[in-house]
Amino acid sequence: MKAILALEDGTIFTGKSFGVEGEVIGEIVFNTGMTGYQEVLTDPSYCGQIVTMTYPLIGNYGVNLEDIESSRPQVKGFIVRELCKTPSNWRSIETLNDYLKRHNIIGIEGIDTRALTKILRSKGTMNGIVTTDENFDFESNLERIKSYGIKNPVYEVTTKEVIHYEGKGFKVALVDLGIKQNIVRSLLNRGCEVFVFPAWSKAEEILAVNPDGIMLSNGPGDPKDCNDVIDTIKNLIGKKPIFGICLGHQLTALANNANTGRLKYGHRGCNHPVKDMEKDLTYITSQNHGYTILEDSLDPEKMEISHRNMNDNTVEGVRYKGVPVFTVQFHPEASPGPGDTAYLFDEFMDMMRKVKE
Ligand SMILES: NC(=O)CC[C@H](N)C(=O)O
Repeated sequence: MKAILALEDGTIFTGKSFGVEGEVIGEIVFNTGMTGYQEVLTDPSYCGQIVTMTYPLIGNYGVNLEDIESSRPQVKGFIVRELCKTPSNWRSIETLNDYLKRHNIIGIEGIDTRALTKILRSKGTMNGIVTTDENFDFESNLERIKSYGIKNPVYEVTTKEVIHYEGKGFKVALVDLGIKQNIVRSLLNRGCEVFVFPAWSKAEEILAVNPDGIMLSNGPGDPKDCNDVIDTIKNLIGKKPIFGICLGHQLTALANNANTGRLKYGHRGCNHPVKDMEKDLTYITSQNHGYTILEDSLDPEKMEISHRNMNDNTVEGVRYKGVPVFTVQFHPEASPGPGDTAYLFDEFMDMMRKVKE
């Protein structure tokens, strides 16, 4: 069946429907990973977004039970150049098409995703619609497409209750702002006991389990929408070691009176070079973010830049002075992408050890 992708600037692409039929409006973003579509689909940070993959063939290793980052696809829609209908992989249990159908997600294939990406890169991220409506009329839908926005999606994707994982090592309270499961796995692999808290948990509730350290996860949306979590972080700083990832990194900065802003077209992919300023080494990182901390808003008395993006020089990591707190904009838990920066989980373990001694 025919499907249409229309961008708010009036660009119209025609392709073929896969997944379910229907209509979806969202922010159109591109991911440059050559593999990892399952992790991308299930990363809650994509809540409210329609994702296009720049790699031309998607679905070739099917869908397996191991590579998911949450229980269901979180994207609003999925755009590909060519959908593979005959996957080949020993772990695959179904095709990407069947998986998206089962989860009620709209897909469109046959799109020149590189042309689409060039538009997003030159004009910036924008809203769009994917529809199988044969009588679709752009002009009469434009207002709806333009005005689409999602307010505080963190509360949609966070756990509704505390989840406990046994472990004999450090006790970590993990605030779920839209968590990728590999953050939990990365802690469990290091022997930690983990309590996953809903995003609305108050500092007292989190501190009540007497954690050795606190992690603030990744998550969707504009960090400035998360005032409650920012207040919670203010009440946690200085009390326990803190490690923040992506949205957790941005919110920690906002809790310290720094500012965040929107990137023109975001960083989403598996090959973003990031320099660890202290080690003087550049690592290849996995990224998925549309906002960033604004460098000139950082108070040098309170914080220093620990990591920088080598493509556009943006802030990718912050260390706080006088308190055991550090945060990064990229994904040390990878999934998808390289595990080169997993050492940050070990640094978090060292930080908890030092504070405990
Ligand atoms: N992966 C994330 O945590 C993303 C953080 C935030 N939603 C952004 O787009 O910048």
